[in-house]
Amino acid sequence: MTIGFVGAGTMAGAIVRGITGAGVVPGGDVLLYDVATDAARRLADDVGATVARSAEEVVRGSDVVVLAVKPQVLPAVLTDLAGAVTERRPVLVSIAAGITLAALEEHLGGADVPVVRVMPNVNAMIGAGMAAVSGNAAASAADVARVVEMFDAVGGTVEIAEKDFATYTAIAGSSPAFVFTFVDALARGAVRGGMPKALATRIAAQAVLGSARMVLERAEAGVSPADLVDMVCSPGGTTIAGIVEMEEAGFSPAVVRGVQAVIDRDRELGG
Ligand SMILES: NC(=O)C1=CN([C@@H]2O[C@H](COP(=O)(O)OP(=O)(O)OC[C@H]3O[C@@H](n4cnc5c(N)ncnc54)[C@H](O)[C@@H]3O)[C@@H](O)[C@H]2O)C=CC1
Ligand SMILES: O=C(O)[C@@H]1CCC=N1
Repeated sequence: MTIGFVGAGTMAGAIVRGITGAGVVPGGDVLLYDVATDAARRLADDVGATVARSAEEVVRGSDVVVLAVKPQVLPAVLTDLAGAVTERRPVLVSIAAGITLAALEEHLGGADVPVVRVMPNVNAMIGAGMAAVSGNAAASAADVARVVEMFDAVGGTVEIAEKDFATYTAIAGSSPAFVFTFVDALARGAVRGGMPKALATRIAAQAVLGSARMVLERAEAGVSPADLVDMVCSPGGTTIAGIVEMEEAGFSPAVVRGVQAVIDRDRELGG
């Protein structure tokens, strides 16, 4: 199986390194194209992949083609590739925020080809990603399974209904940036308390990592995140003082509003 990438930026790099590292395909079976030829060359050199001269060459030489360009340029890229896609019929994978399966099919001129929409996240870079997948009517169960295998190699996958993609993007595609912001804010609080930033960041990140594991592991016993908050808040203690202050500053509503802003922007990008 040859896997091609159109766009060799941040996400393509994370996925290519993950799938070649996990042995889903050897580097020699990866074909890359990017308008920024240096970006494609650097990534190809890292994993032993081949640089194609055009996006069309990627399509013509690949069984699976991952479209890893920004949503704003994807329509034009797809329109240019429609002819080659119709002839070669690879499994097309789009990781672009907002662009629906119906829009992808439309940009391909209504070609009846397998298309799988995926929303990965940046944590794929260290093999700890979380990706949602949803296939169009032309994508067989085997096509979707192939794509799931690729993204499982860089973390986990979940198959969801396409109508939930915008929401998924908020809580798993974009949310790493929210969590990084939270960790940085914790560390800044510690700096204010007199601790060096680098040490504070490491401590805060470890606490967030452990807390995420607590949520996942305790959920199996029916324990909710709110129950866990109560476990930490001693009556009259330190934590409840911090929680009250954060909630008065609008912490939970701010997060809910942030999630809604991602959902709205995702729908805008989809036109
Ligand atoms: N960065 C992230 O955390 C996530 C990004 N995504 C999606 O992944 C896609 C790619 O995002 P990033 O990798 O972050 O962007 P990026 O900017 O790092 O990479 C995009 C690459 O596409 C190349 N490119 C632009 N026009 C091109 C064309 N016509 N043909 C070939 N290559 C072209 C650029 O030179 C660049 O290297 C986006 O659609 C985004 O919505 C999805 C989930 C997470
Ligand atoms: O910010 C974005 O649009 C992309 C999609 C999810 C994460 N990054």
